[in-house]
Amino acid sequence: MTALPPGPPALELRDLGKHFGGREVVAGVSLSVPAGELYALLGPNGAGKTTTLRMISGLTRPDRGEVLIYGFNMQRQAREAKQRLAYLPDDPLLYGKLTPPEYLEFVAGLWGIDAARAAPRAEELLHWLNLWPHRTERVEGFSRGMKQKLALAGALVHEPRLMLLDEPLTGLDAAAARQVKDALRAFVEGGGAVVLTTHILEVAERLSDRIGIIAAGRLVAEGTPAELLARTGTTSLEDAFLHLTGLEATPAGPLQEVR
Ligand SMILES: Nc1ncnc2c1ncn2[C@@H]1O[C@H](COP(=O)(O)OP(=O)(O)OP(=O)(O)O)[C@@H](O)[C@H]1O
Repeated sequence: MTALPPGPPALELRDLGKHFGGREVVAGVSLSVPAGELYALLGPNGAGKTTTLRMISGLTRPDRGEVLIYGFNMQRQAREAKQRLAYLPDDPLLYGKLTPPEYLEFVAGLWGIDAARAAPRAEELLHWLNLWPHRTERVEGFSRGMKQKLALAGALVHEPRLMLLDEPLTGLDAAAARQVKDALRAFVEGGGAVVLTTHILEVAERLSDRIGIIAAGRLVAEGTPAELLARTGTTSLEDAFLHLTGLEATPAGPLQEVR
């Protein structure tokens, strides 16, 4: 039997670049994420992670390079590309006066999904993220974790195949973080792909299949957590990260002098 040819990657970036005010904040990033993979983008503050996610999602126009979503070009085939992706910013916009089903049905309407399909989809997502018991409550009374889960449900309403998430676990307690992590793993195990940014190295190490390290707008290293350790000769991802981003602490810094 002949094996089927593999489909295009979920995400492909080719030499993506962006300037702000004459400063290059993303400086030629190329990478490829296949379907079924969870890829974490790690980098220090201001490295260009959010700008990269915004360019992938079509919210920020790149100065150069290309974004391909399952083979569809974000600039030339924006409709096909956007249909396959979901972007969850670090501070998603929710409507406080709505209940969770109302919010999800509103989002479904934006995607042109009719009410007969939207209602069962909303119910399925709310059960999956354990928000169904809160279905009659207004979103304005929700905790941060509940809001984050609802935003995740909203991002999944139109059944995307690539999810982009900016710091999805920041500020969540252990139980909510676990639910979001389980939901993301289930999404990739179902054949979708996830690209997320995080500052929590332990999350990147445990959750992701591969990690890309970005510093000053460049992808300086990429690989599985084990590959990054082997490459840097370090024993923890924190040491590998500090080594690869050039942020290794100097032994006698000013903090030591103050003590
Ligand atoms: N709209 C904008 N106008 C001008 N400069 C911007 C704009 N957006 C981002 N920048 C700058 O681009 C650089 C990269 O920002 P970006 O938000 O992509 O970094 P990041 O890696 O996501 O950082 P963090 O981890 O702190 O969220 C920063 O110096 C930021 O100030």
